[in-house]
Amino acid sequence: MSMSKSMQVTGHDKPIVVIKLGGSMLEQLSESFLDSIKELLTTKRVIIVHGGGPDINNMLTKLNVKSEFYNGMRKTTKEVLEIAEMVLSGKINKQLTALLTQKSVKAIGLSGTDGQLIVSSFLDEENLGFVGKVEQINDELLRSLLILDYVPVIAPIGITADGQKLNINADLAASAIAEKINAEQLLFVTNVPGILHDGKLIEEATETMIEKLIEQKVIYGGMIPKVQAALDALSDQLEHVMIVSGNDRIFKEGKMIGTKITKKREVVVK
Ligand SMILES: Nc1ncnc2c1ncn2[C@@H]1O[C@H](COP(=O)(O)OP(=O)(O)O)[C@@H](O)[C@H]1O
Ligand SMILES: CC(=O)N[C@@H](CCC(=O)OP(=O)(O)O)C(=O)O
Repeated sequence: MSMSKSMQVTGHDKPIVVIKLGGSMLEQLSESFLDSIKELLTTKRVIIVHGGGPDINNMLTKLNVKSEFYNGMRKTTKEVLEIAEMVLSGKINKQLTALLTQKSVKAIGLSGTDGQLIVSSFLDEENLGFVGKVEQINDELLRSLLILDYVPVIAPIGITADGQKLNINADLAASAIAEKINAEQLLFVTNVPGILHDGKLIEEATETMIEKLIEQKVIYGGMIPKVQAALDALSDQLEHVMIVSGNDRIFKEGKMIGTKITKKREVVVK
């Protein structure tokens, strides 16, 4: 018996994968990495969220503007915000979109300010200034683009309900998008193979382990918002989040190499 039309699996039913590309790996973005995104698109729909921390640092240095980090987040004055937006939305977003277009991927560059894609509010105005946390994601806009087979490429600049732009850590933006769009997979692609402890890769980490590693300062700096964003994103739909390296293909022999962050295991009392 043939399937009814409504039951047919079309491209629009393919699972959604959210891939966060860290600024740390964008500098060394390899052909093979771009190829693996192409490969992924044969079975999945893809949304890319990118960072750009190192590029923002370079531009701030060039322009002689100082900025500091607090718990892995950039303290953002009005001047820093303007430069961060220029680098993220102006430079990196368009470069990435162009690279994907060269690979014949239908990429569309957006920032969280376009179509109120990332509605945000101040995270901690006193300590961080113009830094946002995500309040709402315009998932309808994303779904409309996915229906047209576009790969949205998103810069992490948010906008408040009354139109103030805010700088958002890209890991947090990716996690909120993955959650809202009911993604099947969330990948954080960075410049290290995953969470390392004494130089060794931790293949699987739970919330309890991560809390301990932060306390022991094994996890520090930019890895802190990444693991926190990963834990925040875990849900019934998204059972694990991967941190992987962008130096190579995402998959090796069909397997993803990196740290798998999973939900706290239930203790079964017999
Ligand atoms: N335990 C850890 N294992 C691996 N990397 C860590 C760890 N703790 C801190 N880091 C740092 O986190 C960095 C990745 O975070 P970040 O620089 O913010 O990357 P991205 O730009 O990809 O988000 C690594 O390059 C490393 O310096
Ligand atoms: C608030 C905050 O810290 N925003 C980040 C946004 C870019 C980012 O997250 O880039 P990575 O993914 O390369 O770290 C920043 O200004 O660096």
